Amino acid sequence: MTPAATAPGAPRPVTPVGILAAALDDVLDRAQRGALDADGLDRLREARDLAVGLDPYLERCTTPESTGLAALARRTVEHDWRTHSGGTGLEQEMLSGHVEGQLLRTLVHATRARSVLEIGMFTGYSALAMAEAVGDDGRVVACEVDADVAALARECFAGSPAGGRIDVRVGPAADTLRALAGESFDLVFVDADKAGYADYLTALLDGGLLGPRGLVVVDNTLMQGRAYGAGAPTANGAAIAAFNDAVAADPRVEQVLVPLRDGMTLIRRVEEDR
Ligand SMILES: C[S@@+](CC[C@H](N)C(=O)[O-])C[C@H]1O[C@@H](n2cnc3c(N)ncnc32)[C@H](O)[C@@H]1O
Repeated sequence: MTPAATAPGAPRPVTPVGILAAALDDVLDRAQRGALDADGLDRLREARDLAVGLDPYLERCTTPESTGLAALARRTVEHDWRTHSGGTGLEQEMLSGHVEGQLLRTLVHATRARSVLEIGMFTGYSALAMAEAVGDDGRVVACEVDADVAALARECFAGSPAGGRIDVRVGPAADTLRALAGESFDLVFVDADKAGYADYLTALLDGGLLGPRGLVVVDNTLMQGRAYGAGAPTANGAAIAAFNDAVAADPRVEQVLVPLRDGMTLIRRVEEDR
């Protein structure tokens, strides 16, 4: 065991990530002392199993996705992203997917959101997931800068009963948000360029786009661990770290960072409590 884990009063790790961290800490300590024995290898296997098993277990315990969402996900995987739009850096890994999509659906239901705004649509998985939850009288306005990926999403929406509830706006999201002035949304999902997150939140909170008791859901707020200094620094990691700090210091809001997938922060105005 590591010195930290055996110290008197040290909390015992009781979550998968906590146990994983303690096991890796222990194995690293043994390796650095040149004492990586069979017991150390067992702990390494335990760490591997904890990490490898987590996502499949989340998938298995989450309500299955609709046939429309499954078809959209398949289409996204089959698309040749290397040649897409002459190579814009879009890739299949951008798709949020089953578990995150189900969380968004649940949030739409729980907040009874009828008007939803998405900033960063890609092939439309999260837009369609939320559209399926808004009900017949609901709508999703989805912003996307890449015209080709927007066309692909529209094709997918056409094959789904809820696709008609999605209003795709092609262009830089900042322009679309300006054009939407005067409208308000019950739930906003932010999932576009990370350097733009701070301005998007300002437009939502100060520009009136977030309706009364509205909820903002921001994706990738762990940014592959770069947000809290794990791994080599990256521009996106720095942008997300600055965004997270600004949200934490903003007295107008209350927020929670949920460590699902690459991190999702849920933000709401506290002024409305008064
Ligand atoms: C991570 S993907 C979105 C994934 C999508 N929400 C999903 O669940 O599948 C980010 C998308 O934001 C788009 N994007 C990047 N910068 C943008 C901008 N300034 N305005 C609008 N869309 C932007 C990208 O083209 C990309 O399709």
